[in-house]
Amino acid sequence: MTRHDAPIPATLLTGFLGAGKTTLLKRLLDDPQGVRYGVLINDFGAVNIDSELVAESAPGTVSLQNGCVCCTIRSDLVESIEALLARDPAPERLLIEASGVSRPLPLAEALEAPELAGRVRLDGIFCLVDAASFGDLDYAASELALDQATGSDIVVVNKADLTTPAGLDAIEATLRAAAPRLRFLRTCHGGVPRDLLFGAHPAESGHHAHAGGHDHHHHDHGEEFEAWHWESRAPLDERKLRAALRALPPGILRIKGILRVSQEERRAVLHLVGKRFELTEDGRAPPETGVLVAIGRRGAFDAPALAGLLEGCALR
Ligand SMILES: Nc1nc2c(ncn2[C@@H]2O[C@H](COP(=O)(O)OP(=O)(O)OP(=O)(O)O)[C@@H](O)[C@H]2O)c(=O)[nH]1
Repeated sequence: MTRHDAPIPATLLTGFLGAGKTTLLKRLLDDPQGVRYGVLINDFGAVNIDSELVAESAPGTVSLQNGCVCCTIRSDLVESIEALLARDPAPERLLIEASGVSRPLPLAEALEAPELAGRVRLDGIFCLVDAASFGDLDYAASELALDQATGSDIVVVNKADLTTPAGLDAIEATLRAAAPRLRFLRTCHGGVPRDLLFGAHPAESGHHAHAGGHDHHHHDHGEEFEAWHWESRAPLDERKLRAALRALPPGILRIKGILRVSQEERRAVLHLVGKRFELTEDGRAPPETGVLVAIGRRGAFDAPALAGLLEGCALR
């Protein structure tokens, strides 16, 4: 592996039994749009029904059964991921569906196992919540569902068709009381926009630099979300940037960027999913113009505030 081989992004889908994880996964796999996915599914129980369903869409899906990845079969998880990575051609993106009873954080930790270092990057943890039954869970189940949601980066409140807007508000309020920084989106049948799951790629955003300054654009991104583009020729102060990213307003769900940081002008790649972000230097030459694309909920996306935050990080 060369230094420039970027780790493969892995998206973790969690959420309580029946919340819609497999539905979301199948949606992606039935229309892969040219992406080579590596899929790993953990069913709790002797027969891996989910993976059978998904295998119709993605032959070669790896399944882990008879246990829950978060506690008993962590080394199996690591081994299964290694097997996926060893494929030729290698997958471009990993999708991991946790069992409905998995807790997300031990799973996320398993992805940080030394065997996988530099090869896999946890891109985001999405937790699906069943809007129709969330209120009916008993104490133990709701404790687990709450843990799954608060341990995720973005909560997908699914089955929105089965409840009222007030019901959806109530679920979000309950979860927000447990974790104030949570980001939410509402879906039916796991219809999470791909840009939100995987991020809009700055290089594909189609805008060009304006000499010497900052430049932002708004453009349509469906009814519910909007994407926003920002460019900067000035290098950014990494410490300030990290602080700014920790203070983002909750309407911002996704950011991807290729930026210039520090006086020495290094290239840093930014991935942000809800409250998780990663700013990594990859040793490549810094871009002439740093670019960043953010996606947020329409109405809750304060572009001037975000521009202000970012511009406050400029070194000159
Ligand atoms: N009405 C409605 N039904 C949905 C929606 N999303 C999923 N379902 C149905 O809910 C059931 C469970 O969905 P799955 O995708 O299998 O849920 P899961 O999270 O993978 O479930 P486990 O594997 O048991 O953890 C299926 O019958 C889906 O068709 C939705 O938005 N609205």
